[in-house]
Parts: sequence; structure tokens; C-alpha cells
Amino acid sequence: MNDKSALSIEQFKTYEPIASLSTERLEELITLITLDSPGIGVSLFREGDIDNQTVYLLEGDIQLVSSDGDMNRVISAHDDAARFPLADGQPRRATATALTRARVIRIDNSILDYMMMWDQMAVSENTVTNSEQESPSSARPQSADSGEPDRSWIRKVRHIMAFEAMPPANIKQLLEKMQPVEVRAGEVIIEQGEPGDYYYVLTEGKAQVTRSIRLASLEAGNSFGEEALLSGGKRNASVTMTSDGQVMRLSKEEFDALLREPLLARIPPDEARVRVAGGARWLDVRHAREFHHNHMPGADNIPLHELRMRLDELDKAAEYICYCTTGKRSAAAAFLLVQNGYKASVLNGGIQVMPQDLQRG
Ligand SMILES: Nc1ncnc2c1ncn2[C@@H]1O[C@@H]2COP(=O)(O)O[C@H]2[C@H]1O
Repeated sequence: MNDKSALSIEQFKTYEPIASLSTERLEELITLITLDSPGIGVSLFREGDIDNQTVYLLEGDIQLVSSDGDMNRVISAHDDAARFPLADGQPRRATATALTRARVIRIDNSILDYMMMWDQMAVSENTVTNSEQESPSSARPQSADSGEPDRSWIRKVRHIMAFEAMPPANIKQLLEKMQPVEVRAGEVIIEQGEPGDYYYVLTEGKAQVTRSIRLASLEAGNSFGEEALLSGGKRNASVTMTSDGQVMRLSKEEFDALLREPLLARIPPDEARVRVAGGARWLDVRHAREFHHNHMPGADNIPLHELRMRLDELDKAAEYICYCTTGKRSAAAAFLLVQNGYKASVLNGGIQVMPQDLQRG
């Protein structure tokens, strides 16, 4: 049903609006689509549905019918109309039913938006790069002459999960709000024990994270400095450049508005109980001693400070509801999980708001 091997980039280039995507982006897109083969009489979607999908007809004939009589037409995969998404728009304005055996491509709209956004960014990046090549006198990327911001760092950060998971509209703002800072080897970007002020993305050079000992090496494309902003605590480690380079930084206020709020799903106790009954898992990110004192029934315990090292103990297919006492440490934990491609949310208010659910010992 989902054999995409027969799909070619050439074929994709006949569909609107995805025809405007670069070949690189189309190759990525093919891996993310769903292929569906509805039988005769089966509905692809119904009028009023909000399925957040773009659907293209690959093979067969379908009928589109709306209840107000405005639409009643048959579309065959050979028609020119099949180059466009079927009854585009949400909620759906018509019901689509297969008249023959059909094959359709379904693409998640947020993925499509994201792909379009990245290609637009790449275009503006190339425009800047080309104009720099034409005028070698503009040595600084952010030249006062052109007034154009340097976007060449975008490519390096494209795969940061926090950015992948965010709505495309926010990405644009994020790119505008992040400030470039040139840094030298030996410069301490973050000092352990200080309050959190900025979130950083390393775009050039190398850095190391230390807390008495060296914890990790960072390279272009890595982000850091999110934990103190999320937990409201102090910086838990120092980050020092080991070569000259560049960081992009985002103030705490912008981080809250653009990354924290859109990415962190906070769920109230009632909803959390329902989700756990439906298969979600409690993840207790307090210290082991706190966990042994009391915890949610069936919870896993990975203390926040161990989470980075123990991510591989978690299941990417599972949904985790992170909790601590108040919701602060769990916000940092859920952000880390989402950033690494896990499904995670935060128990709003922490377990202090649901003492009756706790299991002792
Ligand atoms: N083990 C680790 N590996 C990589 N980065 C880390 C590690 N521990 C802490 N950090 C980062 O170092 C940052 C120090 O400041 P924060 O506590 O705000 O956020 C922290 C993390 O982003």
C-alpha cells in the first residue's frame, strides 16, 4: 500500500504547487508522503473533514460532490485537473469518492508548508550569496550597503529538531530575531551557575560543554542554553569555544514566544489521566530519591540531568507525559525530547496538583 519505489521526482514535478520545490526537497518529500489505494466506492475524504492533508490523484477516477450542489464532477488521473490537489481547502468543501480502483498521494500540510518555507529561505540565502560574489567589496555578510541579513547559517540549523517541529510562520520570525555574534577560541559563552538569558545555536566553529569534567563537544548546527530558560534555574554547565566561530543567539523573551510556547504541549491532569489510560507513559524527571518517595503508577524515572545520556532508553513511537513537582524541570525535559524527535508533553502544574494519584514507595 505504501510502496513509494515507483514514484519518480519527474512525476512529482507535474503536480502543483509542489512542482516549485527543489529536487533536493522533493527527494525528502517522497520519503514523507503516504500512498493510498482506495477501492471502488471508498471515500478519500468527506465534506467538512479537517484532515490537514494535500491529496493528489495518481491513478483512477474519483467523484467530487458537495452538498450545496456547487460541485459535482468526475476527475480522472489523466485530466489536467489531477495536477492540482483534490478539493483543496479545510474543512473539505466536497466529498471525494473513488469510482474505479484508485491510487492517491497524501501529504501532511504542515510538512508541505515546512518544505515550501525551507526552499524560500534557501532562495533568499542564494540571493544574498550571489550578490556578495558579484561585489567582492562587501566582505561582511551583514553589509550596511545591501541591508540584507546574512542567511547562510540557515542550512546548518535546518535539522535542529526544535526548528523542524515548529510552525513555518515562526521559523521566519525566528530567523529574523536571532542575532549573529562572532566568538573567539577560549571565549566562555555560558558560565555555569549564572541565570539564563539567551538560547544559542552554534553556526561556525566548535565548543565544549563542561561541568567539572568535559560533558560534550558541540559543532556547527548544535544548539544549547535552553535548559536554564525552560526550568527557570541556573545554567547547569559552562559552554566554551574551542575555536573561533559564530553563534546565533535568541533572547529569553523571544525564545519563550517562538520556541517554548509553540513546542511545549502542557496538558492538564484530567487529560493526562485519559492519555495514560490510552497508552501514553508517565516520565518522572525528578531525582531517584524523590521518585522512590512517591510517583505516578507505572512511571519511568529518568532524572533531568541524566536524560541526554539516556535518551536511547526511550521509545520514539511512544507518547511521554513528563512530570516533576511543579512543571519546571519537566518543561526542560519535554523540550529536550521534542528536540530529539520524541513525542512528549508536560503535566501542567506538576504532581503537586494531583496528590491523590500518587503511589508511595
Ligand atoms: N551533557 C550535555 N551535553 C550537551 N549539552 C549539555 C549537556 N549538559 C548541559 N548542556 C547544555 O549546556 C547548557 C548550559 O546552560 P543551560 O543549563 O541553559 O543549558 C545547557 C545545555 O544546553
